Parts: sequence; structure tokens; C-alpha cells
Amino acid sequence: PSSRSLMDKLNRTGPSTARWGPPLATGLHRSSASGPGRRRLLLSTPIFYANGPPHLGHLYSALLADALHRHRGLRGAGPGRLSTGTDEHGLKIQQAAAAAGTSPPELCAHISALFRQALTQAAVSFTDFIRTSEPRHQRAVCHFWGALQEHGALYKGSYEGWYCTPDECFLPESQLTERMDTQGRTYKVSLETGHEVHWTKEENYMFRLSAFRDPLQKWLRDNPRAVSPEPFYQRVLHWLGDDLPDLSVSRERSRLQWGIPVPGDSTQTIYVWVDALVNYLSVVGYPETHGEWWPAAHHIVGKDILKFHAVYWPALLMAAGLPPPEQILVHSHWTVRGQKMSKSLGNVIDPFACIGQYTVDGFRYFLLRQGVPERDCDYYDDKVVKVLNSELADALGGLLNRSTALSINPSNTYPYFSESCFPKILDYRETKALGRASAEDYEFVVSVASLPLQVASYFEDFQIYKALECIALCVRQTNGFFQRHKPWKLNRNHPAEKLWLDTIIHVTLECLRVFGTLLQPVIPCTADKLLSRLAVEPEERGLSNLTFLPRYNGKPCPFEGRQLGPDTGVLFHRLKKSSQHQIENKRL
Ligand SMILES: Nc1ncnc2c1ncn2[C@@H]1O[C@H](COP(=O)(O)OP(=O)(O)OP(=O)(O)O)[C@@H](O)[C@H]1O
Repeated sequence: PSSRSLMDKLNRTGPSTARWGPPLATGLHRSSASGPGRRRLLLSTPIFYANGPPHLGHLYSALLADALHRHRGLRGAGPGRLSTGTDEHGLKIQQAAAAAGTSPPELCAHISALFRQALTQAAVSFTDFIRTSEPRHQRAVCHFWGALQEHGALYKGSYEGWYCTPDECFLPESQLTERMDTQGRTYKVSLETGHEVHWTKEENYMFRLSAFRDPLQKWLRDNPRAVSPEPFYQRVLHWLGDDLPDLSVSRERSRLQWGIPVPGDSTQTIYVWVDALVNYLSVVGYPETHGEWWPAAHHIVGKDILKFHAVYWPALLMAAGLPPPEQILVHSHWTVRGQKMSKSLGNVIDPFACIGQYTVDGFRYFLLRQGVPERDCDYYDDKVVKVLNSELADALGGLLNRSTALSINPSNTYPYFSESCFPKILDYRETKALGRASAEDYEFVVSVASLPLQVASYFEDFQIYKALECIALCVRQTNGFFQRHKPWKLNRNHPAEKLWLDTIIHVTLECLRVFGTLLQPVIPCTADKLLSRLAVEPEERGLSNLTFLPRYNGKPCPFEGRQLGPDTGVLFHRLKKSSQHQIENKRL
């Protein structure tokens, strides 16, 4: 469903039920959550440039895509693919290989393997990994080039301008500024990236980008969610308000040998960005079988490559006779002391060291919980320790530990809910205490009941951090509920007390079941541990049929009376502050 329909539902079942008494339906049933039809979707990360090893920023792009992919799978939203890979051509790689005393293919094989390893270690569930040096990709690029030529979108022209090798693009004067080196010599750099530019003149193939200004504007007007979140959509519209000069799409082969030659012209090499962007088509079998998946594609990209994805790529596709992708989901950068973390700047954080220190799920949780698509986020080790200790170790792990302790639940079963202790009421504010539950308890179960719909809506809107914020809030509320009623003080041998004690544990385990189910796309291993402890079977972990506290509505709860799973120990271990020094030492 569209996020609007989800939000409408949420507005109806959220605030209104909070006021009028909870029906406690999560609202997530196959018909509403997965829409009228299951459909295919290709999610993709950018392909990462193989001029250096992966860093935390790359992992972040991949984790966003992975969480969306896993979320779709759990919703039963239809067949999905998650593609990623490495971008292996271009001057930067040619230069990096020369500097490392190796050949471009050798350098790329090594770096590509590192990316594959980092993504695999971080539990990114990619279904496709593409390398632009692969024959299947080169064939697709050549075919795509042919389609551009056939449609009259290319011409040969002499091109002169400021070229930025690290960014692999020509830049207009308006995007340059001057700097002075230590000898007092001035030189020009890109305003955006600070990389030096050089005056370059050469014969190139040009792409008639200027002809696509109107079609691009129309595409964006007709598809207001094509670029998301909104500030990035506005940024693209703003760019399209300016001049849109034709784009140089090849380089002289004498200067750039490491790339795909222009079909039928051995003096030219295809521009690395045209080559790279076509990866989204080559993974789905272009030019033969792409129709099964294209244009049902969502690209997850950093804001640094927004123009390539939201201006050049849709224009190239239109020129080749193909529709633009459905959505471009954009995120901001992780910075280190305010500066973008980047290979070229060398201020990178090693994801392998972070995973080793904070665990796979710990680091996944931190990046997705703290990364805000619209804003840059500064990375500190002590922030990781704080977030993970408070939210995963203490709040979530502590709650599971306390509510499953043998001292309060000696039979180690999912206890029974008692309607007499927690009766169904229409308006908790006007009802005198009928059972043992307080107005605060009713309010809290309403928030947990609306959580699945809220989380679905945030995933739909590419606001995963907000979904995690809501879950963290509900975990805190559940701890408050447990603490408020002090079940450890209730006497299990007293029949009335036992009913209430079991009800408190039942409600708490129901909350934990909902949290565990919703957290699967972000912390798959920890969520599995939690759900296994609660004896939730694999087929009971989907999002489309997630229920919460059915006994409150007089419906049967399949978990009641079930033996809990084995206690496999602490859910998430507390991290020590000193780990920061260890990780820094590892980096050195
Ligand atoms: N600091 C960062 N924060 C978030 N994402 C990043 C960051 N750096 C890179 N990425 C992600 O990786 C994509 C491609 O990055 P790329 O391979 O060009 O890495 P890079 O470190 O920016 O390289 P370079 O410094 O050589 O330009 C970006 O579009 C973005 O999706």
C-alpha cells in the first residue's frame, strides 16, 4: 500500500484508539500490509568503486537496502532481489593500480572480494553481486550504447573543460573554487568535493542531455515520490531549473584504457558513469530478460551520487527507450569530525574492525538507528557503546531476561492471560479499575498494538531510524509496565495473585514477540535468538499476520501454555567503554 494509505490507517487506529480504548489489532494482515497484489521489486545499492577497501559509509548504503529487502520478504510482498557489486573501470582505478604496482584487473579482483566479504559478514542478504568487468555487464553496456546511438542521442564533439579525475566528471566554473598550495601556487578544486580539477580538451561522444530537461521535469512532477526523501526531490528539481548541458560520455582511449571500448570506435572508452549505471540493467538480464524486473527498481544511493542517479540515469534510460526506475532513495553521509568519510580523504572507519568489536547485529543496529537520510551524522565509538548498551543490552535483553527468569516463571512456559485481570474496556479513562491493569497499562498496550503499522509506514517512507526509535520507545514502556507491577513480589501460590502474575508475563512476552518480529530486518541474529527463546516458530515470524495480545479481544493465543525455547544466554552482551581504545588500536 502507499505510505499515505498506511498513514491514514495509522491515524485512524493510532490516536483514536488511544482515546477510545484499544481494539489491539496490529492492522498488519496480508490484505492491508502487502497490498492487493504481490509484485516484484529489485532493490539495489550503488556498485562500489573498487579503488579502495570498503568503509562504514558503503556498509550503511548496503544495510539500508538490506533492511528494506528483508522487510519486504517478511511482509510477503512478492519476489524481490537485492543487487550490489563493484564498479571497476576508470582513471582512478588505473591510477590506484599503478600506484600499488599492480594491474587494474588484479586490484579490482582483490577489492571486489573485500566488498563481497564485508557485505557477507554484515549479513547483507544480496541476491546478485555484479562486477563491471564481467562479460555479461560489458555486453549489456555495449547494447545500451547501441540503443542510445540508434535513437540519435549521441554525437561526436570536441569537449573542453575542467575535469575532476577523482570524481570522474567535467565541472562548470560555477562549481569550482580556488585554493593555494604550500608554495603559493593557486589551483582549482571542486566546490562540492574539494578535489583538484585540470583543464582538459578532447574529442568525445556527447549525450544530448539538454533534450531531456522537459521529460525529466515531467517525470518528477508525475512521480512526486520518485526521489525520496523530499529535500532531495527538491534538489533535483532545482538542478533541472538550471541549464542542463550535454554530457560527455566517452574518453580518449589513449588516456583511459581501463574501460569498455566504444562499440565500433576503438579510439574511445565509454565514460565510467554510463558504464556503471547500466549495472542495474545487467543484473536483471538486459537486453534479453530485464522486462520481468525493469522498471520495478528502487536504487538506494548516497547524496554524493544523486545527480548521476536522478538526472543522468533517467535521461539515459529514456534516450534508450526504457522507463526510469520507480524510486531513488537517498541518504546522507557519515562524517568524521564533520568531514565526509571517504576513501579519497582517507578518514575511513573499517567495517571489519567495527563488526569484530560490536558484533554484526550491534553494528547493524547502530548504523540504522542513528543514520538519518536527510542529515549527515558524525561517527563516534562512544556513541555506539552508549546506544547498544542502553537499547539492546539493557532495555531489550534485560526485559527478556527478567520476564523469562525461572524465579518468576518456574514452568518455563508462555503463561496464560486472564481477562479478569486485564478486562476489555471501551474507554479506560472513564472506567474504574475493573481488573488489576491501570490506565497507564491500557495506554501502553495501545502503543505496542499500533507499532507494526507504524514501523511498516516508516519502512515505506525510508525512515528506518524512526521505526527503530518507535520500537525503542515501546521497549522502554514495556520495561516500565514490568517494573510498575513488580511480578517478582507476587505470590504464585495465591490463586488471584498467580492470575495477575501470569498476565503480566503474558503481556510482556507478547510485547517481546512483536519487538522480535519487527526487528528481524535490522538485527536478524538477535531477533532469531529472541523469537526462539519465546518458542515462536519460523512460520509464525511473518509481518503480514502479526498479531498482538489476541486474548484481550477474546481470540485464542497460539502461544499460551507453550513450552518456551531453551535459554541460550544473554541476548546482547554489554560493551565495555575500553573497547573504543581497542578499536582505535586495530585501526592504527
Ligand atoms: N561517508 C559516507 N556515508 C554514507 N555513505 C557513503 C559514504 N561514502 C560512500 N558512501 C556510499 O557509497 C557510495 C559510493 O561510494 P564510493 O565507492 O565512491 O566511495 P567513497 O569513499 O565516496 O569514494 P571516493 O572517496 O573515492 O569518492 C556512495 O554513493 C554512498 O552510497
